[in-house]
This record gives sequence, C-alpha cells and structure tokens, in this order.
Amino acid sequence: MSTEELRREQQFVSLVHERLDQLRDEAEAALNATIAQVGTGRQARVERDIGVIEHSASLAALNAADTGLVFGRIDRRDGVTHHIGRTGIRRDDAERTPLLIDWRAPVARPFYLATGHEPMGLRRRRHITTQGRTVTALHDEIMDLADTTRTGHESHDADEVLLAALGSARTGRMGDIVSTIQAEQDRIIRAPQRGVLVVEGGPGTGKTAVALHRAAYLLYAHREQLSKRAVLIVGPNPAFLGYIGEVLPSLGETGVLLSTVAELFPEVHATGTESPAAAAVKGRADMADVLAEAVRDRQQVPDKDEPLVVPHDDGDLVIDWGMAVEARHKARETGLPHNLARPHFVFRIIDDLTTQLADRIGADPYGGPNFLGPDDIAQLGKAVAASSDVHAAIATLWPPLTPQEFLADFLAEPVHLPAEEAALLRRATGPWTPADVPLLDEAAELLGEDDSAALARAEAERARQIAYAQGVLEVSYASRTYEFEDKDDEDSEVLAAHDIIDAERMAERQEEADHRSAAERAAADRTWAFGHIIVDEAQELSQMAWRLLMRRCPTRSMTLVGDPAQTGDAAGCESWQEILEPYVGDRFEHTRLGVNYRTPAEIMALAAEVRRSKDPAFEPPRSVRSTGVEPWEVTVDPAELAATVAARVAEAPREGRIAVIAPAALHAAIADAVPDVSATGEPDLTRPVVLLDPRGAKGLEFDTVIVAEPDLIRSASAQGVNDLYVAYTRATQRLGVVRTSGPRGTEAA
Ligand SMILES: Nc1ncnc2c1ncn2[C@@H]1O[C@H](COP(=O)(O)OP(=O)(O)OP(=O)(O)O)[C@@H](O)[C@H]1O
Repeated sequence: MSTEELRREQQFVSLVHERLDQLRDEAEAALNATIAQVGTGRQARVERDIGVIEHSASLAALNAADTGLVFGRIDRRDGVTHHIGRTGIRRDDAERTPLLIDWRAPVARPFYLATGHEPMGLRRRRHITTQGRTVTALHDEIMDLADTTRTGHESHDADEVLLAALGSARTGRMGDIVSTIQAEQDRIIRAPQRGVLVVEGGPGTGKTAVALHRAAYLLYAHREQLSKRAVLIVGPNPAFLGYIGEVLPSLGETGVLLSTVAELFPEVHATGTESPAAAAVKGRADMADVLAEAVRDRQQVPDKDEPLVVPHDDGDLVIDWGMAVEARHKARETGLPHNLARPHFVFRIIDDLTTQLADRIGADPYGGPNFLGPDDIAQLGKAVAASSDVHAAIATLWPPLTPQEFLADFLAEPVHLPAEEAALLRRATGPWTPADVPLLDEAAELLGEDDSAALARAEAERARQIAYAQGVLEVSYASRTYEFEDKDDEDSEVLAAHDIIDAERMAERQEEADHRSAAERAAADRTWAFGHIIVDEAQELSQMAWRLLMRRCPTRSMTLVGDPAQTGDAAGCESWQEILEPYVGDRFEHTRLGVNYRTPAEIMALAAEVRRSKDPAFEPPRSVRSTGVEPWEVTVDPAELAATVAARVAEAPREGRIAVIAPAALHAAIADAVPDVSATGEPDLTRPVVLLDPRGAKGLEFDTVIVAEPDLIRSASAQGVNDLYVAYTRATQRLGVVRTSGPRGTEAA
C-alpha cells in the first residue's frame, strides 16, 4: 500500500479540518457579536433575531460535519480533482475557491453514479476512510480502463466500502450513508421536488435512509423556500423517530419536524389504545362523510309542534320550526364550516326575534302601521342580542363546538354507522387514541374555528402587556438618577427606557421574543402548510390519516416510502393508486428499490418463505451480502419458552444490539427471564437487548434478532403474515426462532 498516497491524503484532510475549525470560530464569533447587538428599532431587532438563527444554524452544520468530514475524491479525465464531503468548504482566498464539495452539489454526482460503463468523465473514484481526523484507508476504483496509473489502493471488490459499512455493529441509532449512497438511491434522493414521488422497496432496501437523505438534499437545493415552510417527516411510532432522529442533524439539517400522525394535532396527546378493528373503522375514508353528517346533526331545529320559548323582559320570545329552518338554511347556504356559519344562524334568529318583539310591542290594535321607529327597533334588537337566555336557546340548536367536544360526543354515541361498527367505537371517556387524531383534524375542518373570541382574548392580553410595560416605564422614570437632579435633569443626557421606547413598543418586543424555528412553529400550528412532506412506512397510514397529511401539504410536494408487503395496520392501504387517487389522480411518480442492504441472503430466504405462504409468486429483494450464518430454530415446551429465549440472548455475541421480537402477551414472562429488559414503556433502542412486538419493530434493525412464537404472530391478525415477515427481516447478522409448536427445531445457535 502506498504510504505516500496516504500521507498526501492525510495532509489534505488535515487542511480541511483546520479550515473547518477556523470557520467554526468565525461562526461562533459572529453569533456572539449578533447576540450582543443592542439596536433599538424594530428593524434592528428583527435583523438581530434572524442573524442569531442563521449563525446558530451554520454553526450547528459546521459542528455536525466534523465526523467523517471528507469521504471521497473524484479525479476527472480533464485533470480536475474534487474532494467530496459532508459539507461544502471554501478556501480563505480572495476567490473563495472550493476546497471540499458538499455531497449534494451537482459536481459531486459522478461520485455516486459513475460506473465502468458510464464513467461520467471520471478517471478514478476514491473512498477515503477516516477515524477522527486520521485517514485510515483509501479505496480506489479505476473508471477509465485506458488509465494505467496505479496508486496501490485499488479495490479488488468494488463494494468493499459498502460491505464494511453494512457489516458494522449497530448502535440503536440509524447512521447516515453519505459516503456509500448507491446509484439507484441517488436518483431518488435528487429527484425533482415537485409532485408526489412514491418509493417502494422490500425490507432493508434503504427506503428510510433514502427518505432522510432526500430531506437533506431538498433542504440544500431549495433552502430559501423550505427553511421557511419546513419539511415534515412522518414515521410510524416515537421509537422509530428516535431511531432515525440523529441522521439529519448529522448532516447539519435542522429545519425538519419529525412526527407521527398521532402527534399532528397540537395539544392532543394520543396515549389511548384500542382494538385494531376499531382503529380500522376510524381510518376508513367514509368516516369523513359520517362526521360531516354528525356535524349537520348538531344544527337542530325545534319540533314543529313544540317551539322553543325564551323568557325575555318584554315578554316571552318564540323560536319556531319555520324560523329555525329558514335561519339554518341561510347559514348552511354560506358553505362555511359549522362554527363560522353559526353567526349567520345567530344573527338571523336574533333578527327574527326582534321583529317578533317589535310586532308585538308596537302593534297598532286598529291595524295601522307599527308604532315603533327604526331607533326603537334597534334598541329592542340590542336587548335581544344581549340576552343570555336567547343565546342559551340558540346554543341548544346550533352549539359552538370544539373538535374535542364534538368527537367525544360522537364517540359516546357513534351515529350514521352500522350497529356493529358503532359498538366497536363507542367510548364514554378515556384518552385519545392515535386513530382519533385524523378524526379530530377532520372535525376541526368541518367545524372551523370562530376565532373572534381568541382574537378578543389576544387583544386583552396585549392590553395587559401594555399596562404592564407602562408600569415598568413609570418605575424606570421614577428611579431616575438623582445625582443629576440638581442639574435640571429633564435635559440630562442620561437615557432611560422611557426615553427611547414607549409602552406599546415594549409590549411588541415581548411578543417578538418568539425565536422558534419554522419546524417548531409548524408543530404548534394545525393549519401549517409544509414545503415538503416525507412519509416513511407509508403503507401503514389509514385513508383518514392521508386526508390529514394532504391538508398539511397543499402543494403536494411529497415523498412516500413504503412496502405494501409489510403492511401491519388493519387500516393501512395496500395500493398506492388507492391512496393517491383522491388527491392527485394518477399523476405521481412510482419508483422501486430492489437491493436489500440489511438482511443477509440466508435470513432473507426464510423470510421469503413466510410471505410465500400468502403469495406464492412473492419475490423478495436481492440481498447484497451473505454471511454463511443460517438462521436457527428450536421448538420447546411452553413452560420453557422464556428461559430458552433468555439463554439464547445470553449466548448471542455481545457486539451490537439484540432484539427479542414476541407477541405482546408474552412480554411480561420474557422480561422476567431476560436480564435488563423492560416490558413496559417506550423501548430504549440504545440498550444492548430490546424487547418488542412485531409492530414496534417496524423500520428498525438489530445485529441479532430472536423471534418467539412465530405461529402466534402469524395468526394474530389478518396482517399476521406481514408482521412475521417484518420480524424476520430486522436482523443484520443473525436470526433465531423459538417456538412451542410446529416443526421440531434442528439447529442450535
Ligand atoms: N447505500 C448504503 N450504504 C450503507 N448502508 C446502507 C445503504 N443503503 C441502506 N443502507 C443500510 O441498510 C439498512 C436498511 O436501510 P433502511 O432502514 O433505510 O431500509 P428500509 O427499506 O427502510 O427497510 P424497512 O422497510 O425494513 O424498514 C440501514 O442500516 C441502512 O443504513
């Protein structure tokens, strides 16, 4: 191996790190200087806040780039050489010459796409492996067969670097793949931003990795637009979001909100659970019509023969059927949601009641015109409008409703559903469930928010702040520096708060203390429109969940990744066409990933058999590696199940992570037998051994996986085969199966 070549590369890597350190120092200094700025005008403050956000983001990006900063080099036929890294770095010269090319820049593309057949102008491609700031290995690929120069670092196996990455022990947190993105993945990562892109692929084909790198790429290529609107990444459960959560920060990206659908209704925590059958009913698209009908039910009229009588100082008022029907018709005619149409109903009824009152009070007993003039009638109207009895009566007909109130009422007595489905949903109390969240969102749309009360509250709060600020100013004025008193201090040059800022301005200043990023603001706003939405495990989402997500992305700039063969949720969709048709017709791109980077061929063969029991023609993705280690399987007495699992866990190699995947009903027994494993709460994936049920294992991976009672998993639900397929395909190295029935196990681990 040529040490000279290594030495030269080391020199370069050290140079880039020095420059990174310098840029970091500069960014830190700029940040501190911006924080210290004491401008007074509104403009100055806004500029300062923007400056702080920008400098903090660039500092975070520079800090994140430190590990594995330089990982590639391309030598072009025209003699130009580029180093590729996690971020772009320029020299400190007048031209600011590029020193390191960001992996997302167009210039870097041949590093990922060039092949011997299609060299894209390259002579050589080099992978640079580093540990900290030290170069430990170089792998060169010759792209131009006519080139006879040799460095001594030529790879015998073109996939050596990839295979090394795939074979490494797992940490419980997903890592980025910037240095080894494969050509089929690169094409998806850099696909145009517009429209809906569907990425389908079997287990381990890198769908999640690609989705996250696509987010980083889009933020790089469309920073201006996306940093304002933020990118939303939707995952199946919080443990999964924790698992992938460090990939984007490691790429220096912060403008992203990671969330499950269940977390997308601000201030609602969906901690409840329910049967898959109930969740499936709640997820069906026709729930939108059911809820719409239920909202119309809340717009009542009195019975024809039983008008509403409202006591009033000037005599009882009567809201009869005809009056209410007419008012309801007018209010509905506006096409507005329930709460926004409500004032139309209210005004109409108040008008009618005023007329009723005026007709009665001002009636000429001899049949002449009404005695009352317009002013008198206006007075009567005011009194009617101010009557709490009138409002209470109107509220029984057309109540103002919050989504929470409405849905709680609906679930207490589900209407417009067949009896057996209503029985599944009926629930008097209890916390919200994840399947309730899309229903709350639907309800919020149907109800609308009459924000006049909220605006009034905001105005009152502002008045309170102004009064408070005025108080502060008065104190500041009262405590003028008395040493100047004898010098007629009204003209003194000492400035105090009251001289430079009035109370209203001071109140504004408090409001502006909102330094939240776009992602944070998006999280708190149900009506936020994201710049791009990425959905992982997209096959799991119900049709109602899709309605929620589509509302969050009016531009339909979306990337959906998933695998219908892994669908576990009874409400999940099995066809992309079915999911997307209502929103974009057939105008979406559909691409596939066909190589499994996670699961070795030996394990994949067993997993494929599971799927074939449902679909004999099933073809799994091709595994990129085989390890020579066959999966093992043992059959034991039910009484020995937990102890056997514990023994197999104890025997498994300690490097990396181990998962026991078992039906939830067995968790308590297994947790008792396996040391350091918890059966309750959110699983901590960074622990050496984790206990999960198949759904909880979705999207995750472990060096060793032990599946307990596969037959129970398979028979647990209509999606049981898919769940077992998911469980088997979580392993990166070793798979073991412990069962209490079925084929007698043969091999020990
Ligand atoms: N180009 C690559 N270089 C290195 N590692 C890769 C590459 N592509 C994928 N991987 C690794 O393969 C594993 C599987 O990737 P990922 O989790 O993205 O697959 P997936 O398609 O989402 O799987 P599943 O559908 O089973 O959840 C991860 O460890 C990922 O880092």
